[in-house]
Amino acid sequence: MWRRATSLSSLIFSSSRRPLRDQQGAYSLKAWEFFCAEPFKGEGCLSKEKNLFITFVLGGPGSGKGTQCAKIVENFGYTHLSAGELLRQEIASNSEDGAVILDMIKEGKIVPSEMTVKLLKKEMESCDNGKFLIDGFPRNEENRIAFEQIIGAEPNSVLFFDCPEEEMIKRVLNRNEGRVDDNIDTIRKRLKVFAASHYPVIEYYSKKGKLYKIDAIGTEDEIFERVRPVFAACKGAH
Ligand SMILES: Nc1ncnc2c1ncn2[C@@H]1O[C@H](COP(=O)(O)OP(=O)(O)OP(=O)(O)O)[C@@H](O)[C@H]1O
Ligand SMILES: Nc1ccn([C@H]2C[C@H](O)[C@@H](COP(=O)(O)O)O2)c(=O)n1
Ligand SMILES: [Mg+2]
Repeated sequence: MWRRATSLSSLIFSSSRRPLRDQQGAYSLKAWEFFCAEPFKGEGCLSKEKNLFITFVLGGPGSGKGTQCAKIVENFGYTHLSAGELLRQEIASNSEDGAVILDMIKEGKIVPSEMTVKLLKKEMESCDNGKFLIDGFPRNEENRIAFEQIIGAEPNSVLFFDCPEEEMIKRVLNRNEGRVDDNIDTIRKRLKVFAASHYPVIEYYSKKGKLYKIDAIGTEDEIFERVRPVFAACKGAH
Protein backbone atom coordinates (compact mmCIF):
# COMPACT_ATOMS: atom_id res chain seq x y z
CA MET A 1 0.00 0.00 0.00
CA TRP A 2 2.77 2.42 0.87
CA ARG A 3 4.37 1.65 -2.44
CA ARG A 4 1.10 2.48 -4.13
CA ALA A 5 0.77 5.70 -2.13
CA THR A 6 4.34 6.71 -3.02
CA SER A 7 3.70 6.23 -6.70
CA LEU A 8 0.51 8.26 -6.30
CA SER A 9 2.56 11.22 -5.10
CA SER A 10 4.16 11.47 -8.51
CA LEU A 11 0.72 12.06 -9.95
CA ILE A 12 -0.16 14.70 -7.39
CA PHE A 13 3.11 16.61 -7.42
CA SER A 14 5.18 18.16 -10.10
CA SER A 15 8.96 17.98 -9.75
CA SER A 16 8.86 21.15 -7.63
CA ARG A 17 6.71 19.21 -5.10
CA ARG A 18 3.83 21.61 -5.60
CA PRO A 19 0.32 20.36 -6.34
CA LEU A 20 -0.36 20.27 -10.07
CA ARG A 21 -3.83 21.72 -9.62
CA ASP A 22 -4.99 23.63 -6.64
CA GLN A 23 -8.72 23.24 -7.05
CA GLN A 24 -9.63 22.10 -3.52
CA GLY A 25 -10.15 18.39 -3.09
CA ALA A 26 -10.49 17.72 -6.78
CA TYR A 27 -7.01 17.15 -8.09
CA SER A 28 -6.33 13.77 -6.59
CA LEU A 29 -9.63 12.25 -5.52
CA LYS A 30 -10.02 10.41 -8.80
CA ALA A 31 -6.44 9.17 -8.50
CA TRP A 32 -7.09 7.86 -4.99
CA GLU A 33 -10.17 6.01 -6.11
CA PHE A 34 -8.27 4.48 -9.01
CA PHE A 35 -5.23 3.39 -7.04
CA CYS A 36 -7.05 2.32 -3.91
CA ALA A 37 -10.01 0.38 -5.21
CA GLU A 38 -9.64 -2.26 -2.49
CA PRO A 39 -9.52 -1.27 1.20
CA PHE A 40 -6.14 -2.19 2.65
CA LYS A 41 -6.47 -4.96 5.23
CA GLY A 42 -3.03 -6.58 4.98
CA GLU A 43 -0.04 -6.75 7.29
CA GLY A 44 0.73 -3.42 8.94
CA CYS A 45 -2.91 -2.36 8.75
CA LEU A 46 -3.72 -0.45 11.94
CA SER A 47 -7.30 -1.65 12.24
CA LYS A 48 -6.10 -5.27 12.25
CA GLU A 49 -3.44 -4.70 14.87
CA LYS A 50 -5.37 -2.49 17.28
CA ASN A 51 -8.81 -2.36 18.76
CA LEU A 52 -9.66 1.05 17.35
CA PHE A 53 -12.43 3.38 18.41
CA ILE A 54 -12.31 6.50 16.28
CA THR A 55 -14.28 9.75 16.45
CA PHE A 56 -13.80 12.37 13.75
CA VAL A 57 -14.34 15.94 14.99
CA LEU A 58 -15.49 18.32 12.26
CA GLY A 59 -16.52 21.95 12.01
CA GLY A 60 -15.37 25.19 10.42
CA PRO A 61 -12.32 27.21 11.50
CA GLY A 62 -12.89 28.49 15.03
CA SER A 63 -16.02 26.43 15.63
CA GLY A 64 -14.44 25.09 18.84
CA LYS A 65 -13.18 21.63 17.83
CA GLY A 66 -9.89 21.86 19.74
CA THR A 67 -11.57 23.36 22.82
CA GLN A 68 -14.17 20.59 23.02
CA CYS A 69 -11.61 17.86 22.27
CA ALA A 70 -9.64 18.92 25.35
CA LYS A 71 -12.79 18.42 27.44
CA ILE A 72 -13.54 15.03 25.86
CA VAL A 73 -9.98 13.87 26.60
CA GLU A 74 -10.31 15.01 30.21
CA ASN A 75 -13.66 13.25 30.71
CA PHE A 76 -13.48 10.18 28.50
CA GLY A 77 -9.80 9.30 28.12
CA TYR A 78 -9.34 9.66 24.38
CA THR A 79 -6.11 10.48 22.58
CA HIS A 80 -6.52 13.78 20.72
CA LEU A 81 -4.91 14.02 17.29
CA SER A 82 -5.36 17.41 15.61
CA ALA A 83 -4.59 17.13 11.89
CA GLY A 84 -3.81 20.87 11.75
CA GLU A 85 -1.45 20.61 14.73
CA LEU A 86 0.41 17.66 13.16
CA LEU A 87 0.79 19.69 9.97
CA ARG A 88 2.12 22.66 11.97
CA GLN A 89 4.64 20.34 13.67
CA GLU A 90 5.74 19.14 10.23
CA ILE A 91 6.30 22.78 9.19
CA ALA A 92 8.34 23.36 12.35
CA SER A 93 10.53 20.33 11.55
CA ASN A 94 11.76 22.13 8.40
CA SER A 95 11.15 19.06 6.25
CA GLU A 96 10.57 19.21 2.49
CA ASP A 97 6.87 18.42 3.04
CA GLY A 98 6.80 21.18 5.69
CA ALA A 99 7.61 23.85 3.11
CA VAL A 100 4.75 22.69 0.85
CA ILE A 101 2.37 22.52 3.83
CA LEU A 102 3.24 26.05 4.98
CA ASP A 103 2.45 27.51 1.55
CA MET A 104 -0.90 25.74 1.50
CA ILE A 105 -1.91 26.65 5.06
CA LYS A 106 -1.08 30.33 4.47
CA GLU A 107 -3.45 30.23 1.49
CA GLY A 108 -6.17 28.47 3.49
CA LYS A 109 -5.95 25.38 1.27
CA ILE A 110 -6.28 21.72 2.21
CA VAL A 111 -3.01 19.82 2.19
CA PRO A 112 -2.89 16.67 -0.01
CA SER A 113 -4.36 13.75 1.93
CA GLU A 114 -1.32 11.57 1.47
CA MET A 115 0.73 13.93 3.67
CA THR A 116 -1.89 14.35 6.38
CA VAL A 117 -2.82 10.67 6.65
CA LYS A 118 0.87 9.75 6.82
CA LEU A 119 1.23 11.97 9.91
CA LEU A 120 -1.97 10.61 11.51
CA LYS A 121 -0.89 7.02 10.88
CA LYS A 122 2.49 7.57 12.52
CA GLU A 123 0.82 8.96 15.65
CA MET A 124 -1.80 6.22 15.76
CA GLU A 125 0.83 3.51 15.45
CA SER A 126 2.93 4.90 18.27
CA CYS A 127 0.01 5.18 20.69
CA ASP A 128 -1.08 2.38 23.04
CA ASN A 129 -4.54 3.84 23.42
CA GLY A 130 -6.84 2.84 20.53
CA LYS A 131 -9.44 5.52 21.32
CA PHE A 132 -8.77 8.46 19.03
CA LEU A 133 -10.37 11.86 18.56
CA ILE A 134 -9.26 12.99 15.14
CA ASP A 135 -9.79 16.75 15.01
CA GLY A 136 -10.14 18.69 11.74
CA PHE A 137 -10.21 15.59 9.59
CA PRO A 138 -11.55 14.61 7.07
CA ARG A 139 -11.84 18.09 5.54
CA ASN A 140 -13.05 16.75 2.17
CA GLU A 141 -13.89 13.55 0.32
CA GLU A 142 -10.27 13.04 -0.70
CA ASN A 143 -9.25 13.06 3.01
CA ARG A 144 -12.04 10.66 3.90
CA ILE A 145 -11.19 8.10 1.21
CA ALA A 146 -7.45 8.31 1.87
CA PHE A 147 -7.98 7.56 5.56
CA GLU A 148 -10.16 4.54 4.85
CA GLN A 149 -7.66 3.17 2.39
CA ILE A 150 -4.43 3.81 4.29
CA ILE A 151 -5.60 3.20 7.86
CA GLY A 152 -8.11 0.53 6.81
CA ALA A 153 -10.73 1.83 9.25
CA GLU A 154 -13.85 3.96 9.41
CA PRO A 155 -14.82 6.20 12.33
CA ASN A 156 -17.30 4.86 14.86
CA SER A 157 -18.82 8.32 15.25
CA VAL A 158 -18.48 11.81 13.81
CA LEU A 159 -19.09 15.09 15.66
CA PHE A 160 -19.92 18.17 13.65
CA PHE A 161 -19.76 21.54 15.38
CA ASP A 162 -22.26 23.76 13.63
CA CYS A 163 -21.33 27.42 14.03
CA PRO A 164 -22.30 30.60 12.12
CA GLU A 165 -19.54 32.23 10.06
CA GLU A 166 -19.56 35.54 11.97
CA GLU A 167 -18.97 33.69 15.24
CA MET A 168 -16.14 31.62 13.75
CA ILE A 169 -14.45 34.78 12.42
CA LYS A 170 -14.76 36.50 15.80
CA ARG A 171 -13.30 33.51 17.66
CA VAL A 172 -10.37 33.01 15.28
CA LEU A 173 -9.44 36.71 15.33
CA ASN A 174 -9.46 36.62 19.15
CA ARG A 175 -7.45 33.39 19.40
CA ASN A 176 -4.04 35.01 19.70
CA GLU A 177 -1.90 31.85 19.41
CA GLY A 178 0.38 33.26 16.69
CA ARG A 179 -0.96 30.98 13.94
CA VAL A 180 0.00 32.08 10.39
CA ASP A 181 -3.58 31.45 9.23
CA ASP A 182 -5.32 33.49 11.96
CA ASN A 183 -5.72 36.67 9.92
CA ILE A 184 -8.81 37.97 8.17
CA ASP A 185 -7.60 37.23 4.60
CA THR A 186 -6.72 33.59 5.33
CA ILE A 187 -9.83 33.09 7.44
CA ARG A 188 -12.03 34.18 4.53
CA LYS A 189 -10.21 31.70 2.25
CA ARG A 190 -10.53 28.91 4.83
CA LEU A 191 -14.24 29.58 5.21
CA LYS A 192 -14.69 29.43 1.43
CA VAL A 193 -12.84 26.09 1.26
CA PHE A 194 -14.82 24.78 4.21
CA ALA A 195 -18.14 25.76 2.60
CA ALA A 196 -17.12 24.13 -0.67
CA SER A 197 -15.79 20.83 0.69
CA HIS A 198 -17.29 19.78 4.02
CA TYR A 199 -20.84 19.01 2.99
CA PRO A 200 -20.30 15.70 1.11
CA VAL A 201 -18.36 14.36 4.12
CA ILE A 202 -21.11 15.33 6.56
CA GLU A 203 -23.72 13.87 4.25
CA TYR A 204 -21.78 10.60 3.89
CA TYR A 205 -21.62 10.00 7.64
CA SER A 206 -25.15 11.22 8.19
CA LYS A 207 -26.43 8.55 5.79
CA LYS A 208 -24.43 5.96 7.74
CA GLY A 209 -26.10 7.08 11.00
CA LYS A 210 -22.75 8.13 12.50
CA LEU A 211 -23.16 11.91 12.56
CA TYR A 212 -23.81 13.97 15.71
CA LYS A 213 -24.51 17.60 14.88
CA ILE A 214 -23.76 19.89 17.81
CA ASP A 215 -24.95 23.49 18.08
CA ALA A 216 -21.64 25.32 18.67
CA ILE A 217 -23.15 28.55 20.02
CA GLY A 218 -22.97 29.08 23.77
CA THR A 219 -20.31 28.92 26.43
CA GLU A 220 -17.65 26.20 26.23
CA ASP A 221 -19.32 24.38 29.13
CA GLU A 222 -22.79 24.62 27.62
CA ILE A 223 -21.49 23.10 24.41
CA PHE A 224 -19.71 20.32 26.25
CA GLU A 225 -23.00 19.36 27.93
CA ARG A 226 -24.32 18.75 24.38
CA VAL A 227 -21.27 16.64 23.56
CA ARG A 228 -21.20 14.61 26.76
CA PRO A 229 -24.18 12.33 25.98
CA VAL A 230 -22.55 11.18 22.73
CA PHE A 231 -19.61 9.73 24.65
CA ALA A 232 -21.52 8.72 27.78
CA ALA A 233 -23.80 6.60 25.58
CA CYS A 234 -20.98 4.64 24.02
CA LYS A 235 -18.81 4.33 27.16
CA GLY A 236 -19.83 0.74 27.64
CA ALA A 237 -19.11 -0.09 24.00
CA HIS A 238 -15.31 0.28 24.24
N1 LIG B 1 -17.96 28.38 23.04
C1 LIG B 1 -17.03 29.30 22.84
N2 LIG B 1 -17.29 30.61 23.01
C2 LIG B 1 -16.35 31.55 22.80
N3 LIG B 1 -15.09 31.28 22.43
C3 LIG B 1 -14.77 30.00 22.23
C4 LIG B 1 -15.71 28.94 22.42
N4 LIG B 1 -15.11 27.78 22.16
C5 LIG B 1 -13.85 28.07 21.80
N5 LIG B 1 -13.64 29.39 21.86
C6 LIG B 1 -12.41 30.12 21.54
O1 LIG B 1 -12.42 30.30 20.11
C7 LIG B 1 -11.13 30.10 19.56
C8 LIG B 1 -11.22 28.95 18.55
O2 LIG B 1 -11.50 27.74 19.23
P1 LIG B 1 -10.78 26.40 18.80
O3 LIG B 1 -9.32 26.66 18.66
O4 LIG B 1 -11.21 25.36 19.75
O5 LIG B 1 -11.45 26.19 17.37
P2 LIG B 1 -11.13 25.12 16.25
O6 LIG B 1 -12.42 24.65 15.72
O7 LIG B 1 -10.17 24.12 16.75
O8 LIG B 1 -10.45 26.06 15.14
P3 LIG B 1 -9.40 25.67 14.02
O9 LIG B 1 -10.09 24.83 13.01
O10 LIG B 1 -9.02 27.01 13.42
O11 LIG B 1 -8.24 24.98 14.67
C9 LIG B 1 -10.21 29.80 20.73
O12 LIG B 1 -9.55 30.98 21.10
C10 LIG B 1 -11.14 29.34 21.85
O13 LIG B 1 -10.64 29.65 23.12
N1 LIG C 1 -7.32 17.58 7.28
C1 LIG C 1 -6.65 18.76 7.28
C2 LIG C 1 -6.55 19.54 8.44
C3 LIG C 1 -5.89 20.74 8.39
N2 LIG C 1 -5.33 21.15 7.23
C4 LIG C 1 -4.62 22.44 7.14
C5 LIG C 1 -5.51 23.49 6.53
C6 LIG C 1 -6.05 24.20 7.73
O1 LIG C 1 -6.46 25.50 7.40
C7 LIG C 1 -4.85 24.15 8.66
C8 LIG C 1 -5.18 24.32 10.10
O2 LIG C 1 -6.04 23.26 10.53
P1 LIG C 1 -6.88 23.41 11.89
O3 LIG C 1 -5.89 23.54 12.99
O4 LIG C 1 -7.68 24.65 11.69
O5 LIG C 1 -7.73 22.21 12.01
O6 LIG C 1 -4.24 22.91 8.40
C9 LIG C 1 -5.43 20.36 6.11
O7 LIG C 1 -4.93 20.74 5.04
N3 LIG C 1 -6.07 19.18 6.15
MG1 LIG D 1 -8.23 23.54 16.14
